[in-house]
Amino acid sequence: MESALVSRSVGSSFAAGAAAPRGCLPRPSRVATLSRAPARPLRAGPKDSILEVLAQDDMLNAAELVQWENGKSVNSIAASQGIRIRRHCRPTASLKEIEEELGAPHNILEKIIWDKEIEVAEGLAKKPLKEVMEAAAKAPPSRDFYGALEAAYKRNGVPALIAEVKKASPSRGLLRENFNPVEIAKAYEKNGAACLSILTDEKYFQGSFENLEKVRASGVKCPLLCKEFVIDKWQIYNARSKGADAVLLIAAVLPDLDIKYFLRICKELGMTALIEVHDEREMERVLNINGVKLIGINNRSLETFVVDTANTKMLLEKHGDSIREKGILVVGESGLFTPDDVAYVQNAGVSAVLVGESLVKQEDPGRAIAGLFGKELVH
Ligand SMILES: O=P(O)(O)OC[C@@H](O)[C@@H](O)c1c[nH]c2ccccc12
Repeated sequence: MESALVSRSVGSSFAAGAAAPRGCLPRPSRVATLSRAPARPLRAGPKDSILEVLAQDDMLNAAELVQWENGKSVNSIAASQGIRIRRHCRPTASLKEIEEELGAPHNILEKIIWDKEIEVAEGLAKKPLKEVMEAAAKAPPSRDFYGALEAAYKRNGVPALIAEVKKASPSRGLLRENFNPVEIAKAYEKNGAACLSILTDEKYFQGSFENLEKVRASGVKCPLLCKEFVIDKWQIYNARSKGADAVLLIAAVLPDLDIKYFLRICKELGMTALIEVHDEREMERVLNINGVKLIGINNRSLETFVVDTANTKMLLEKHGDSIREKGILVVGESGLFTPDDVAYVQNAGVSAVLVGESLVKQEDPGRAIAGLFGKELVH
């Protein structure tokens, strides 16, 4: 049986306040109570049973239980899948206390995730899961992100464009002084973008959920990707409630069971999950997960910031056959600046591209699209 890692998601396990013991194991006292009296009888059948259980809205306690029974720390389970990013699982501890236990973060991605753990716990404290779930249920229906990419690729004969509304990034700093997210979004749509990606991380990318809401309310019709560092299901419901049609799930951060669980939640919400990989191991893991329809190959390492478009080619040379067999659509992500770059990743086998910097840095980000593709895109 696989280990349920979902409970390491801070909001779910440790929101009550007390610090979790080392290695992200659930608190023993809490689990002892649970094992005597689970919140609800586990109704799932033997096959896929953990996922069945987790999919029940109030079964977070069961996830804690599963992890406890497994007896492993979530970080050791993640490491066994080749994941280098560790979690601190101590949303109420100070950074100093966290660093005393784990040392300094190993890289920028780990730092972002450590901050995100605290941010999500705070969000959850302000707006409980039940509330974001209700808000998500009331949101206008989601749009078909995957379908929009597929149709645009067929229509234009070049990879469908996911154009990113991106103000800044840790690797490039401020990309655009005069940043109006709605104006940029409208210009992208007018010039043939199939979908839009809206950065919502504030601390590192100067994005916001307000930007997502504003774009959604502006009359833009393109499906919207919420570009976030998702570590907890709360964030997915929250994204849906603010108008997102798709979320990003980063394989360098999320163990398999989290990806499976989050995929299921996306399905229930009618959302597309874009699963991002950067290396061979992540690609192999993701290809072994049922229900994956959209894989993004990031040419930029989120750990070192090194960008290399040959990464897309290399991974597709190795895995293109099984990707095609499974009918998975691939998005080439990051570092694309010229028609040659786009042709290169198209020849490697991508059907869509995700582009931020090279569009957003130009005076007119809409006009920049024709420059990037070497031709006008049509809707
Ligand atoms: O600005 P670029 O190099 O065109 O990249 C866009 C997009 O791929 C990048 O923003 C991105 C890809 N995956 C991410 C994960 C988190 C934050 C950002 C990203």
